[in-house]
Amino acid sequence: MPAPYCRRFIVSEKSAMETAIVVPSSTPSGLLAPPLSSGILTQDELKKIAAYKAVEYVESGMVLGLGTGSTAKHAVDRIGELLRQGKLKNIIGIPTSKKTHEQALSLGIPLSDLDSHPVLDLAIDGADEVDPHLNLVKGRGGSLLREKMVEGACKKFVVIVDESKLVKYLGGSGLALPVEIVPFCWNFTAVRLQNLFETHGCVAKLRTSGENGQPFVTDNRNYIVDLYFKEDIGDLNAASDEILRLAGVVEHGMFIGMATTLIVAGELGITIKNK
Ligand SMILES: O=C(CO)[C@H](O)[C@H](O)COP(=O)(O)O
Repeated sequence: MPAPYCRRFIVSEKSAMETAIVVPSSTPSGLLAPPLSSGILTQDELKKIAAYKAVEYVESGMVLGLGTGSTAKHAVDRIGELLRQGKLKNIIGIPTSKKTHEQALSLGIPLSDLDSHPVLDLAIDGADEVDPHLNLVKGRGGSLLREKMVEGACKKFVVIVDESKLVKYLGGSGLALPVEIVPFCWNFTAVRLQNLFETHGCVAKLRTSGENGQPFVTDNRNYIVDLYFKEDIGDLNAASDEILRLAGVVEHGMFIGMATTLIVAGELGITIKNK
């Protein structure tokens, strides 16, 4: 039996215009995280709630895109658990990073790749920012290229976040828009990226890792330049085109029009928004 929560958890489903509210008497089934004594959930507990809700969309026989990051990790754990319990069968997972590949392997989830499965039924992944139109910024974990390839090949893409990820416009949290670039003359590409958005007060910074400031290297052996904006990026498709037109750029972290469902876990409950 899941541990009872100290208060009722609200699930509200929203599509374009209407809002339906369901009020269950407990958290999503199987969620074992106990409430804090204050009744306030941690960010990680909210991530887990969103992830478990998303896994309710998974059916036996599906080919699944497995996301990357601390929120997606809960979803992958849950899929592994349901497979082990025999509640899900014949799942094939397509991981979006080496880290998720290792996690899924350790859980015994059968894995494949886009070459063998070019069309996926469903992907579940987190995001760094989500705007009201379900456009996303992804890639703070550095896996944006594989995530975009896998999630772009899915019939359904369910995004799972805690409410801190919601923004009015992309870039609105003050966090970076990641761009994966080739290592060759990375500074040249970083300067060109910054110049593209000069009028938006853009600052481009090479992402580093560890104490010695070495460049962060992606699973594809590329670098990441993080773009910080002082002002709204504006037309996302135009910005995307301009970034992708630069020869040293591999991919950027704006996921425009890709998400089909958003699951947000917040202090007041779960909100589900469909496109
Ligand atoms: O895009 C990603 C990794 O490249 C992640 O989905 C994103 O950074 C969200 O991470 P978390 O769930 O840990 O908050």
